[in-house]
Amino acid sequence: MRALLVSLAFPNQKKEDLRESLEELKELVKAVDGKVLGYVVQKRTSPDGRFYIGAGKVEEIREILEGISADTVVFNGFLSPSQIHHLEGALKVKVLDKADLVLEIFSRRVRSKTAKLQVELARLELELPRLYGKGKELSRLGGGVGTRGPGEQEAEVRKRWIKRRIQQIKEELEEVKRQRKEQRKSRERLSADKKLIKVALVGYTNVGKSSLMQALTGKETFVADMPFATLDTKTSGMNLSQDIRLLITDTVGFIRDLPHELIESFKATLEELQESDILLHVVDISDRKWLEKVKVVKKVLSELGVDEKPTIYVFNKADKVVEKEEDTELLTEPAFLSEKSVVISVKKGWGLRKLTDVIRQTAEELTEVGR
Ligand SMILES: Nc1nc2c(ncn2[C@@H]2O[C@H](COP(=O)(O)OP(=O)(O)OP(=O)(O)O)[C@@H](O)[C@H]2O)c(=O)[nH]1
Ligand SMILES: [Mg+2]
Repeated sequence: MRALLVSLAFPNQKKEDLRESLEELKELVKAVDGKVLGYVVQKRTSPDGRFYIGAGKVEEIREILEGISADTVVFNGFLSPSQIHHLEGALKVKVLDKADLVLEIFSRRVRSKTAKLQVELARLELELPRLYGKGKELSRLGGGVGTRGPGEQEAEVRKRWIKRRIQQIKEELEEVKRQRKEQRKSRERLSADKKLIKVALVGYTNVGKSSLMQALTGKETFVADMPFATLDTKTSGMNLSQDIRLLITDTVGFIRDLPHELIESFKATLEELQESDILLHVVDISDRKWLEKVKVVKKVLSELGVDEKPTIYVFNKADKVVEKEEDTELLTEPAFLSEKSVVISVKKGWGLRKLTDVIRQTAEELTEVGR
């Protein structure tokens, strides 16, 4: 894929934010082995209904595309089915938006059957509305007035198939949900002598959630410097004290404007969040934009209805901002976070003891309240 990136710049948007979001988009393109050939930015107060960008800009992009022989245009946002339809018609190359990219990454990475089903579901739900209106042009060329041409028929068959498949997947996912519930129950029965506390790791993508999970439980997990390394939730146990056992769950990392279809389809994966007692919100403290990312994560958590859970903020990657463990004390936690927080470095092993102390304290508070 040789891609040209296209973004709108809104009047109230800071230059810095635009640059960051384009960088993020570039990372997503790279994650599907694409090459970014350049950027086009248009200042607008709101997206155009027909083309997302202005009609004049479409023409300009068409010329650029010819010059650089790009085969794909990636839009820094979420387009409506009809905008994609009009853009592909005008530009004569593949048009992708952020939802397409994220789903493509997801479908390349997922391993478990459940996650595969969820990704397939999200893709089909994205494709279905895009099929409306498709094939009409083809039909107009072939058939006469009132008859259905071959293109339209094809789209109709595909639509029907998708609807059936969506139904099928939903049923399979329901079954998975039921099985998971059973598994959770039997896990709880197994350790009846201990109080079980469920801890979920949440946070922006690439902040070090899986690394922390590995450090805490000693179990190998997939860690990588790329967006969405983790797509399947994993749970492992860890004894916190004589009578408290932790069940730690690693989750999918978030990005800004996660498409809603995706949140929907990943709800089964994120169900563990709903069931958890404590959230560890992992933050990359070396990232200049960490605060903004914290806000993005909080927004998704509130959409999932879990933002009221006891939360411990874990500021990771301290080794990238200070040289010695003692210096982490200089990193005073932001006052706005009334909740608990700990500065750590999984890489250097800093602060892990303190973190388990804070988790223990929080767990004890919970079990006392529950008593
Ligand atoms: N310097 C430094 N790097 C770290 C630290 N913790 C994790 N990393 C690196 O950060 C990258 C991302 O780590 P992961 O554990 O995969 O992050 P994640 O949050 O699980 O990411 P996703 O699953 O993609 O959401 C990897 O390259 C890690 O080696 C740390 O304390 N210091
Ligand atoms: Mg991970």
